[in-house]
Amino acid sequence: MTIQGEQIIGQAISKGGQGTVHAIEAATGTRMEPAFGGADKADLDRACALAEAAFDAYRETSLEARARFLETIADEILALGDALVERCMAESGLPRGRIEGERGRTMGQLRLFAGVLRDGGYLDARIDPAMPDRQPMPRPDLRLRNVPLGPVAVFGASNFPLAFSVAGGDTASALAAGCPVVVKAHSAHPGTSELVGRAVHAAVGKCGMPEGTFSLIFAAERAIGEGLVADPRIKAVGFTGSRTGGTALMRIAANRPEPIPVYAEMSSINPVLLFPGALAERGAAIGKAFVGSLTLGAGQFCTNPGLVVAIEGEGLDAFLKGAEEALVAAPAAVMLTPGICSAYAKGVGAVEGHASVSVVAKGQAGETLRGQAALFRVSAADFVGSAELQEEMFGSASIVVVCRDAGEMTQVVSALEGQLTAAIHIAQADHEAARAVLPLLERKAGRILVNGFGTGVEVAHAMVHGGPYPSTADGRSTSVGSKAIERFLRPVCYQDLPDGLLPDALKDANPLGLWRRMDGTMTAPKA
Ligand SMILES: NC(=O)C1=CN([C@@H]2O[C@H](COP(=O)(O)OP(=O)(O)OC[C@H]3O[C@@H](n4cnc5c(N)ncnc54)[C@H](OP(=O)(O)O)[C@@H]3O)[C@@H](O)[C@H]2O)C=CC1
Ligand SMILES: O=C(O)CCC(=O)C(=O)O
Repeated sequence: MTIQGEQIIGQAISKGGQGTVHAIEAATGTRMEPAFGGADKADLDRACALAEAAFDAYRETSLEARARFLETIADEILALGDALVERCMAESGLPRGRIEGERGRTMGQLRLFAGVLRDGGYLDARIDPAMPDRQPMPRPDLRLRNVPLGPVAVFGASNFPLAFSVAGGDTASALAAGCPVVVKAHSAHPGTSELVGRAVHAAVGKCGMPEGTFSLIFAAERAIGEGLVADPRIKAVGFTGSRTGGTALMRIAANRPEPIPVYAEMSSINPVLLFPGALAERGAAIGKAFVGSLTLGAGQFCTNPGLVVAIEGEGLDAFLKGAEEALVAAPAAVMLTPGICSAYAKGVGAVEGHASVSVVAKGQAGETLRGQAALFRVSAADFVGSAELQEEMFGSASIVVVCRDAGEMTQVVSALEGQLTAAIHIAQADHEAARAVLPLLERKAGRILVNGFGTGVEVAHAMVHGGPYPSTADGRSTSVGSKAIERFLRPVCYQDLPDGLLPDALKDANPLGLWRRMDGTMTAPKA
């Protein structure tokens, strides 16, 4: 399949006429062909109108039909073959192994949601049967199920050109919920976006889904993405990117006559707390493993360990030595875009120039468009007094905050903003101290992990990839794992509806064979 620079609006594939978007080869900074036509207001209007028109038919497709649709998207992505892998590598600068792994994860996410649909538990079917004789008042018959919100706008992430992009987690969970999707492609990987968009388009056709179930537009100007969020037919937004971008979209959504939820995943520095027992046992080894996580993917993960908090002493010295030895050998790595590379250099420069900060070690310097890894240290008192040291340096850079005692560690964690992850490194001797800090970590982070690092998010049922603001716009949700579907649902209660008017999920005969909460008790379907 060749890349034509074309957008997909329902069934129609055409070149947008409002400006152009070009991919930049990440490793060289060279402009890549072809030019992608930017959508104009009429294109945006048509994509939203089609999504709205498709909504009622799409959400009424059976669970099995939608599951097969998601699986067909996965198959179509795989069928793109090496052309997808090579274009994605060129646009992102990420190596083949990573891109192939990410493609597998993307297909796995789609298949996970197919399973969620076949299970049907996400509908949360509940039935409180009528109690006509209840005193002093009879109880009506009450039944609840979740319904989809409506058309969803998705802004893919630059750092996950497959798993968090056109057919990534936001799209998969929205489509599973029964929401048509309009994707605004990320300008960093338009060719990858078109290829994956064509795969989804093919699946829509093969599975007989309504036109408007999926559209993909390129935007040469911000007004198009802003207009997408403002469009009254859009009912929710999924976004992964910068805090500036995410909060701009949140403001637009909040100022609409009908405000809508924006599920934006933004900045996080993912504190790693090193406890004394663990440091005494294996400080150097933790330092080495930490650098492995810090430099993974040129540090371009929202789960990157951007902050280490520990008490001074020999154990911390061993950690720092282990980290230094690993870091100085770390090669400079190609970054996703020239803009991300220069933002990283600027962020590192600002931290390095901070009066109270000193350099622990730096990775190898590289050519232009490559990020150089860096590790800094600062005292707890200076860190707590400097809001700018908490800002995400999106790349392989981190700060070690040196504390005098456990009280200072707690002060540092208390001063942090909301985070996607918090990691603790402990030995048996640290369990009591760890227990004491867990309630604080629960207030700060969406995922707490022990003796590991947050990079490498498992796509699973119990995963939370979310967290209090500003790590995400809404800490009640996750963008990874099966619970991600809940972002695009809302409950509806049906009171005293005759059986014939009820949705299948709530009919007395239980034709979908669902587990349902009957009068408060989870009840298996009759065999
Ligand atoms: N924590 C995290 O998960 C991540 C953080 N980042 C941070 O973001 C920085 C920039 O990376 P990037 O991926 O480009 O993130 P951005 O937030 O700049 O862009 C993400 C997407 O949102 C769009 N967008 C951004 N702002 C607006 C706006 N005001 N109106 C309409 N659309 C908008 C972009 O459009 P367009 O394509 O036109 O630019 C793009 O499609 C990085 O240096 C890093 O600091 C990046 C990725 C992940
Ligand atoms: O590692 C992951 O799977 C998620 C990371 C992420 O969301 C990000 O880096 O933007």
